[in-house]
Order: sequence, then C-alpha cells, then structure tokens
Amino acid sequence: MQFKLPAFLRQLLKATSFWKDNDLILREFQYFPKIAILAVVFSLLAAAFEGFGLGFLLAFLQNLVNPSAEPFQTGIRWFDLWILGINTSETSRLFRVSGLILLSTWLRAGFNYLTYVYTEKAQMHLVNRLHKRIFEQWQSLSLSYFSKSQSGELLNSITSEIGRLRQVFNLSAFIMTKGLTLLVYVAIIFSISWQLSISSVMLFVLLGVGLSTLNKQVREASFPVSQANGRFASIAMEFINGIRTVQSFATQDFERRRFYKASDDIVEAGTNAVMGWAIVRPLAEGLATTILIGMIIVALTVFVANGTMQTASLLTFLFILFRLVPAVHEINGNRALISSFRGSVDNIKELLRTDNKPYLPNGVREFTGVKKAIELVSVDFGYDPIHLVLQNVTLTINRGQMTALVGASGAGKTTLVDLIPRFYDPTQGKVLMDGVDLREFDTNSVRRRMAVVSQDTFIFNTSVRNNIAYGLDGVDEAAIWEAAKFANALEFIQEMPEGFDTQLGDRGVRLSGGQRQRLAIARALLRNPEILILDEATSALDSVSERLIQESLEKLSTGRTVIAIAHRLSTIVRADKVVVLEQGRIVEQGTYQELLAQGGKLWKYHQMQHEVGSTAG
Ligand SMILES: Nc1ncnc2c1ncn2[C@@H]1O[C@H](COP(=O)(O)OP(=O)(O)OP(=O)(O)O)[C@@H](O)[C@H]1O
Repeated sequence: MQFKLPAFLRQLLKATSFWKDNDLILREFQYFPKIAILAVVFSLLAAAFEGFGLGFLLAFLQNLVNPSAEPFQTGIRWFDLWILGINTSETSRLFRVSGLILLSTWLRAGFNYLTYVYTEKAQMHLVNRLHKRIFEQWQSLSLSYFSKSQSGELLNSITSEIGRLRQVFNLSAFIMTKGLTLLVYVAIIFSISWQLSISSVMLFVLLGVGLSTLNKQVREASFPVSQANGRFASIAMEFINGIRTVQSFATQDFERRRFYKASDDIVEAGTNAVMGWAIVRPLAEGLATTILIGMIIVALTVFVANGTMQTASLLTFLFILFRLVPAVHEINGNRALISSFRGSVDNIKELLRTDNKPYLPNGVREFTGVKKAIELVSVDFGYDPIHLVLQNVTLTINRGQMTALVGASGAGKTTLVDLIPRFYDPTQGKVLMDGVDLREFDTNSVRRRMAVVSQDTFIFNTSVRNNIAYGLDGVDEAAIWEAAKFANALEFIQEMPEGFDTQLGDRGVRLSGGQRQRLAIARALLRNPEILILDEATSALDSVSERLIQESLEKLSTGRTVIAIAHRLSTIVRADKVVVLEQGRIVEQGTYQELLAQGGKLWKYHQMQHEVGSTAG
C-alpha cells in the first residue's frame, strides 16, 4: 500500500533540516503507513494527556492554596458540573481533581507505552525494508560491483551502518514525541502568562547561547591537553621501539627526564583545562536558578500582587518550566547525536543509489536453449574504462561441441567465459544466442540452463546433500547419490563423519581443492545443464584426484555445449575447437591438430608442456 503526503506538506517537510537529515527514513514510511501513523497518533495522545494532567494539577493547586477562591473551571459546562463538581464541597473537588490527575497520568503512561511499541515496530519494518532493498540491489548488479567493493565494506553497510540508522530513527522518534510534549508545555505556560513565558523563553535562550559559546571555548582550551597526551604517547613509543639503542647508549637518565617531563606536562595542561571544564555545569545551574528565582520575585511582586495571576498558576508555571528546560536540552543533545550519525546515513544512501552502479537490466525473453550457436561478435571488455581485458573478440561456440580456451595467465580466459552467463556485459560488441542479443533474455532463464564448474566453487555452510542439491527443490535422495557417484565424490563423502549430512564450509569440514571440484561436478550434473563452463584447476592436484576429476568431467561433458578453460593441454586434445587468447585477443583458432600443424602459439605451449611437464596458464 502506498501513501503519499500532500504536496504542500512535503514542501514544508523538505524545508526543514529534520527532513534533510531523515528523508531516507521518512520516505520509507509510505510502505507501512498504518504503523507510522499510529505511532504519531499515540504520541499526540500521550502529549495531550500530559497537558490534561498539568491542567488538573493547576486546579489541584488552586484548591489547595486557596480553598475559598472560585473553583477551577474549564468552561465546558457538563465537564465542570459533573466531572470537576464545581458545585460540590472543597474536599469532593480535591478528590475529583486528584482522580483526574491520576487518570491522565495512567492514560499518558499507556499511550507512551503504545508510542514506544509502535515506534519500535516502525523501526523494525524500516530496517527490514532496507535489508531487502539492499539485497534486491545486490541481486541485480553486475559482478564487477562486488569485485570492486570490499565485501567487508558491504557487510558493514548492511549490519553496523543500518544499526546506526536504526539509532537515528529512535533519536528522531524521541525528538518528535518530546517535541510534541514541548508544544503542549509551551501552550500551557503561554495560557498562564504570556508575559512571563516570553521573558523566560528569552532568558533561557540567552543562557543557552551563552553556555554553548562557553562550551566551545572550553573545548578549545582543552587542546593543550590532547597535545600533551600526543607528545607523551610518542615519547613512550619511541622509548619502547628504541629500547635497544637506549640501553646500548646508556641514556636511561636522559630518557627518564624526557618521559617524566611529558607525563608532568599532561598534569599541568589538565589542571589548567579542568578549571574551565568544571565551571560550565555549576555556572549553568546557578544561572538557571537565578533566572527562576528572579522570575518568581517578579511574578509575585508584579503579577500576583496586582491580581493578574494566582499563586497556583505561578506554581504550575514553574513546575512546567522545570520540565521544559531539560526537555529542550535533551532534544538538542539528540539532534547533535543525529548529526554525528550523518556519515552512516549517507553511506546507506550511497549504497541505495542506483545511478552510479553497474546494473544488468534484465531482458524479458525466456531463454529456451541454444539451437545452433553462441556467438561473440567484436567484443571488447574492461573491468575499468581504461584497461581493456578483451579486445575485438569474435568467436562461434557451436551447440553440442567442446570449445577450449588456452592462453597465458591473465590472457582473459575467465573474463571471456564470464560473459556467457552474463556476469558482465561487454563494453563493446555483443554476445548472441542463435542471433539474439543475450541482453534481451531474462538473465535467470539463461543461467538456469548453464553450469559453471571450477575449483573455487563456493561451498555453503550446510550439509553435503544441500550443497549438491543447491538451489533445487525436492530432489530425491537417489538422484543426489547418483550425482555424487558419477562425480567420483561418493567415496570421500562416505568417509566423512556423517556422510551426506556432514556440515561443510566455515563451520564444518573443509574440503580440498579436488574434493570441491568433484562436489561442483555433482552439483552441475544434478542441474543437467545444456551449456557447461569448465574452469580447470590451476593448482596442482595429485594424479589420482586429477584422473578422477578428468574422468567425471568427460562423462559430464557428453552431449552438452562445453566451454572449457584448459591449463593441461592433454585435456583438450579432443576438443572440437581450440581458441588461443593472448592479451585479450584471439590469436589462433582451429582443431588441436590443425593448430599444432600451423606451428604457432599452441605448438609452443605444446612443446613447453612436453619439455617441462608444466601447465600453460
Ligand atoms: N574482477 C576483476 N577486476 C579487475 N580486473 C580483473 C578482474 N578479474 C580479472 N581482472 C584482470 O583481467 C585480466 C584477465 O584476467 P582473467 O582472469 O580473465 O585471465 P585468465 O586468462 O583467466 O587468467 P588465469 O589463467 O590466471 O586464470 C587480468 O589482467 C586480471 O588482472
């Protein structure tokens, strides 16, 4: 459900700094308007009952201070007659007003409770929405975003920074509810005496300005303390780091004098500064009390003496003033805190910005598989705009055939195959599926028909079974078992403490590179992909593992379109097409035998592997 504020209200909110600091939060309220509105309504009601309570307190004091005076009236006839009982005895009136004070207090407490509950609820909904918004964004971003952004930073944004935003929300809610109560206070004191109200507000504002100036000066005066602390730290550090030199030069006495002096300097600077720090609070208290006493004297000698104000009203006025001053302080303190969280709010805003991130706009066509070929047409690609990693790559990958990529480390092999499941879009040129641009397809429908098997396949923190059946629902046990067997993984799985139920990943068993790859093969097999991307392990595996993997890969490849990155040339001798990449460009392509016969790059790699038995990549 969407809820929009009227335009004039939005303009008004925009004009205030509250809006500026909290637009991210306020904008989210439209998605859970009921909770947000209820939180505001309850805090209004709490403020109203605070006001009623104070009004009744005035009546109570009037009855108490001057029992014979005209009873307190609201002007609402039925209320004055039946509830306040203006025609009843003094004692009855006192009881009635006490009852009303109690009732207002309990109702206020009740509404405060509801305000708290609904503010917390709104806060949880807000965080929930932001979590989901960020996640949705992560889902639709190109992989290049994740390689650029440190995963720690991203994690920090979704945990700590959102935690700080939550605090901003709480502080803002506090400011709003306290602000409403303040308005009620101000309305009451103005209704008691506008002259006294204006003069007290002016005096307290003056006091506030004066104190904050003093505070600033005191903070500046504490600068020598931090300088002295800094000097002390560096001397201590120098001593520790240079202890060998100090001892060998027998300069202990010299170092002692330096160290003692630095430590004494802290005491001296601190002593001077503390006189400034310590003065602020008592000065504030003294001045505030002086103002209050001054006002009481003026009120008593002028307003009460000439009959324009009753003693009870004066008492109520002072009572409210005593509550008002700390409330203003609290609001100001919280505003300052909100400003200190500005960085976190800005970080989240930055994270949610959509105009500065590499999105992969999703197409609408459903991908139903390749009938003829995947083609790369004049493809350029760079992870950044300056360095092209692939240049003018044109390549046809025929359906049902095996295409192998060969080249030195850093030639761009992984980058090239990453374009096929659309982890990235080419900077220039196109990837075509039977002549249709890959960007026109729904990316998920493309990826569902592909599987990538590589040594650094991610292993999730879950059981072996769930890792094999990752992302598939309702796969039967026999199929998982078959896939594991087929991938030559059954043996090592059965040797694990709990077989298919063994927990893997960070909190479970760690797998070797070869075992990971065999699990990846089992995972891929279960998905029965039409297009298979194989990224051969670069690190050396023992010959048994290598043979097992090779065996299962060959079985897995049968009848599929395979794009393989090969480091060991022996694995691609039977490939239908071998493509040699050098510095992002295709330099040779043909069958293995054709390329060998040409005596070019592949021939060189072939010679090298046969001479040293090492890998090409
Ligand atoms: N995420 C990335 N961000 C920036 N540059 C990258 C990224 N991934 C790879 N590169 C750079 O792109 C170039 C090609 O890398 P790529 O991984 O495609 O080569 P490769 O042929 O697969 O190498 P290897 O055989 O070592 O795996 C390299 O210079 C590499 O530094």
